[in-house]
Amino acid sequence: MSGPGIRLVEALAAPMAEQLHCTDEQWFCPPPAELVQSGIAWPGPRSLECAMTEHSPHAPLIERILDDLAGQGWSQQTLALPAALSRALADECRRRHSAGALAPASVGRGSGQVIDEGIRGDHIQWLTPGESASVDGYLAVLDELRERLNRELFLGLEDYECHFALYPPGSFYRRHLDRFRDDDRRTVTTVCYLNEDWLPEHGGALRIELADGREHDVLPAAGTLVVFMSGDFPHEVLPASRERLSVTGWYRRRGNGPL
Ligand SMILES: O=C(O)CCC(=O)C(=O)O
Ligand SMILES: [Fe+2]
Repeated sequence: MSGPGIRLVEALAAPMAEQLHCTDEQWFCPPPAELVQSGIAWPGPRSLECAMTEHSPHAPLIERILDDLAGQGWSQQTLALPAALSRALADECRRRHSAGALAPASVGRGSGQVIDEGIRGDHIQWLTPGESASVDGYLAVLDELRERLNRELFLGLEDYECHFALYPPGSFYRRHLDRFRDDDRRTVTTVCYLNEDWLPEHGGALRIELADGREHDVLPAAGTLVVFMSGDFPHEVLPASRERLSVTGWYRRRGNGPL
């Protein structure tokens, strides 16, 4: 792996891993405070060990994302969310959809926004803090990642906007870039998938065009998190035979866009 930020990331990551004594691959520490009262189960056999350090329980996952972004501009992490949190988010998304809270997504910006199912067919609802324990748990983790991206890759990310997305069977999102032509604030894209038992034959992959022209397909399986530099990777969502749920979001920095 190579890249401008990589030496810095490695230098910081090694001593941190030693201090944490956390060698498990995935999530194993205390849940974000928002989830504690909600009763959503959280794996935690090493919780005391990790809670006693000043470092985050999510450090190993975040280290891998930082390394990947510094080296290649994108990262795919499977099982990034505990099953219980991913399930709680999926239930929440379906509940909101049944209540009519999700609306057909539009393309374009401001007064140029139109709904065009020939371009994208998903239904979305923007998320705000304080709506539910599962959403707050997710936002807490993503905010921690924002701070680390700023501290170690100097990205200057100011905020995070995200929405639930539900793609009905057969719907898709044609090839696009996530950065608007007249607004370059969107800097890093995140997509977290919420679909249990997803198989390749269900379709619905996120197809990312890599810098060398190769294509990389990501299956939208529950707990998978994809992170990439918004302006650098054209991508598309292929049609699926099943309903496809996700939380899609963008870290934004101050830019030339309208306020
Ligand atoms: O759901 C996905 O895999 C990607 C969605 C996407 O590209 C977008 O909402 O901009
Ligand atoms: Fe996109």
